[in-house]
Amino acid sequence: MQLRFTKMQGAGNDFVVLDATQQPLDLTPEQYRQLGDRRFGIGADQILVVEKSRTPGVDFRYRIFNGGSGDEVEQCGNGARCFVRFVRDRGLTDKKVIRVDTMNTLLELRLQDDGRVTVDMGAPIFELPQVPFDPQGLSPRRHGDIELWPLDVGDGVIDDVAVLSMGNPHAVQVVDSVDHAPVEVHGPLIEADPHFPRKVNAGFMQVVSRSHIRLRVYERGAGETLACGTGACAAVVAGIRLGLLDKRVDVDARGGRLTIEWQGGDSHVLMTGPAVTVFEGEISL
Ligand SMILES: N[C@H](CCC[C@H](N)C(=O)O)C(=O)O
Repeated sequence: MQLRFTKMQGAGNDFVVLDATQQPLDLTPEQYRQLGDRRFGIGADQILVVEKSRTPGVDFRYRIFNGGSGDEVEQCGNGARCFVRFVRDRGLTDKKVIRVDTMNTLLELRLQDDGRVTVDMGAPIFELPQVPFDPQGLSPRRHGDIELWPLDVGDGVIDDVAVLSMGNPHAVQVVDSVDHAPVEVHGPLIEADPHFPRKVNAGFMQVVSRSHIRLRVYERGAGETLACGTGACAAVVAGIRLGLLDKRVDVDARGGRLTIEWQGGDSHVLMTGPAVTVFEGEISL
């Protein structure tokens, strides 16, 4: 099969974007892994499939597949911004405010005049069964108005993580320095921790000031990425609830800057950042 694709990136988190608005795409997890493979395929952290929505009043549906595992997942923040750039640049819509269905939520996306995209990522979810997180055998430590859960990462080391969902699961911890955080070692251990029945994205946050953090994320099904949009949202929400951050925070990931705003409670998290088309091409699958 000949497949046309668009390669995009948002703060270095990179994507293969496929247009399935004219005819459905039915690829296998192995084919998604091949598209994501940086040697045998195109190479991407995630593959985004854009479809027309069947929901009245909603413009599109977009599906997200992790490039490493080929698994379909619930949410992708950086991908949402690239999705807006994609549908606008291909002339699939001329709207500046676009409503899109994902696996488990409805997102409202806004293209700013400066070319950046603001995404309403919905409200964070703290109910443990909805993350999902099974705390069996663990006793949390209360800190601020949040509980931190002690995860055993081997060699007698415990990582205290905040657990929440942005539609997808996140375990966020505060570190002194992201440059020296054991992301490559602790990341995969946290990702596969048995208390997360659907695995988890592992965030490592360094607080620079009350309005500025540095962040590295070891992503579920993709490994460490240069940026993680939902991870940035989860880290800022956790930092605010820990009493460490104000309501508007610049998040410096290794691939670029995202700006996250959250007013607390059940208000929605807003994320603003770049979305860039890198190249277009065709691949034989
Ligand atoms: N690896 C994530 C999906 C992509 C999230 C990330 N790329 C973002 O920008 O939010 C997961 O399995 O939940």
